[in-house]
Amino acid sequence: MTSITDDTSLPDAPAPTQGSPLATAHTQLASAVEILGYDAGQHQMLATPRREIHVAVPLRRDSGETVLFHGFRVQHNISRGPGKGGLRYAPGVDIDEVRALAMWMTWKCGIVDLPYGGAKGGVAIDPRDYSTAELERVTRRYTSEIMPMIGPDTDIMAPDMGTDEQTMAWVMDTYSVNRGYTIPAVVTGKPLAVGGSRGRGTATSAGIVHVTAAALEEAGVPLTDVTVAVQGFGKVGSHAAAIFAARGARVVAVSDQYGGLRNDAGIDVDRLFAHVGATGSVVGFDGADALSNNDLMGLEVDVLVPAAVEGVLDEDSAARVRARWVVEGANGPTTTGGDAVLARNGVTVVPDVLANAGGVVVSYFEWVQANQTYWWSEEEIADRLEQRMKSAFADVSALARRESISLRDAALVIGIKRTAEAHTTRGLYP
Ligand SMILES: NC(=O)C1=CN([C@@H]2O[C@H](COP(=O)(O)OP(=O)(O)OC[C@H]3O[C@@H](n4cnc5c(N)ncnc54)[C@H](OP(=O)(O)O)[C@@H]3O)[C@@H](O)[C@H]2O)C=CC1
Ligand SMILES: O=C(O)CCC(=O)C(=O)O
Repeated sequence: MTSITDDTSLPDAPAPTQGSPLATAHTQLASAVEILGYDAGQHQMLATPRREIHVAVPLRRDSGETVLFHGFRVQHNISRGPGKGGLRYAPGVDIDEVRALAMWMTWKCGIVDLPYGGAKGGVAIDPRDYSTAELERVTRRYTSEIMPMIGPDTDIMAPDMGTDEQTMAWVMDTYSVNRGYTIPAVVTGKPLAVGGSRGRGTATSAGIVHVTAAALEEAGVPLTDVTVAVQGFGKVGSHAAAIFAARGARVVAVSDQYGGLRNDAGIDVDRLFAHVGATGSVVGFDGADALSNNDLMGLEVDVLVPAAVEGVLDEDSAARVRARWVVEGANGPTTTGGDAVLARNGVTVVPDVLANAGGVVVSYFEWVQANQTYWWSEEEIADRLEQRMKSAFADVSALARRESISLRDAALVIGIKRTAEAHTTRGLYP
């Protein structure tokens, strides 16, 4: 098989590791920059994060022992508005991963036309190994250390892998206590009790289902006729599975990091939620057969939704995909090589920066509501989300058809062009 390499040839930047999320993000950017005809200076400006912070996060454990974690926050771009993006707790977090995730946030916010740039944060910690009290202390210390970078007008956090609405409540409280008054708009994805928005918890997943339905509609296939496999049963994957099932699709496989499940007649997702609530994993659910994560990728389904970690669809695993549509719930699940294989095999990929943008769309609604201190109904949020996702999908799809490019290139061209236009309009290229 031909080996596809990542473009890491930017002047003046150390080359990211081949196949890493940052290498993938740089290659994607290079492809869109070529389509847009931008020069090397513009390319470099788009590739380079505006600000980064690396902090040490000490934790006194419940046992009395002290341990130290590394934390990061990257503002990739702030030309269209404040930096916006999640906070990740995972053992493998490093600065390059956060740089990639921050860059994808910039394009994502551009694609759904939000008045934000892109940012992301992370702490290299496995949250499963720590008590709630320990995670609260880590979160408060991390927040204190990055205080100079964040704020409701500068950089607004939200949950990502390994964090949740409780994490956001701790960030908001730490920030507010330091400022001396309550500032709900410094984070989104927080609990309703402290100014969260209705619908944020399921927004990413609802957005995934909206764009899947739109992609299927273009092919004349009703959502009720398809089978779906979802990798990852966390905040995004679990609700995506539930919403697919509620809208009449047949969810035949799901997985988490411990393993997967398959039931060709359709998994009872509500009952699975109860099982995961009780055991912490999908494994052992009595309503389906066991399946490995690897095998899930190669299942004969209509729609495959990777909703866990980056890089799961590389050249080898992509070659085994038998789905007709891959809808990227996770950020960066497909490597450059994997993308080429999927394209060659006629698989339509709805890219992450479009497919999972529902989360940041409702985060934006939450921020607007917090700034106005006026709260919208569940229906208003659901309608506005659906409208924005459908409209973004229609724009991306129309461009892809017009220019005979992939949905990923089309989405990136739209997001990158909006960002570059902000640069030129603000006078950076006089
Ligand atoms: N939360 C959000 O609003 C948004 C999230 N995303 C992206 O979606 C993805 C998932 O995020 P989110 O659901 O929030 O994260 P969570 O931490 O809530 O869930 C992650 C899920 O992935 C599973 N997982 C972890 N590692 C593996 C692995 N190697 N193989 C299979 N499954 C694995 C976890 O399993 P286990 O439960 O066993 O730990 C868990 O089910 C990430 O890429 C994130 O960046 C994108 C947009 C918005
Ligand atoms: O809701 C947000 O602000 C960002 C969510 C996120 O981290 C993402 O879209 O990857």
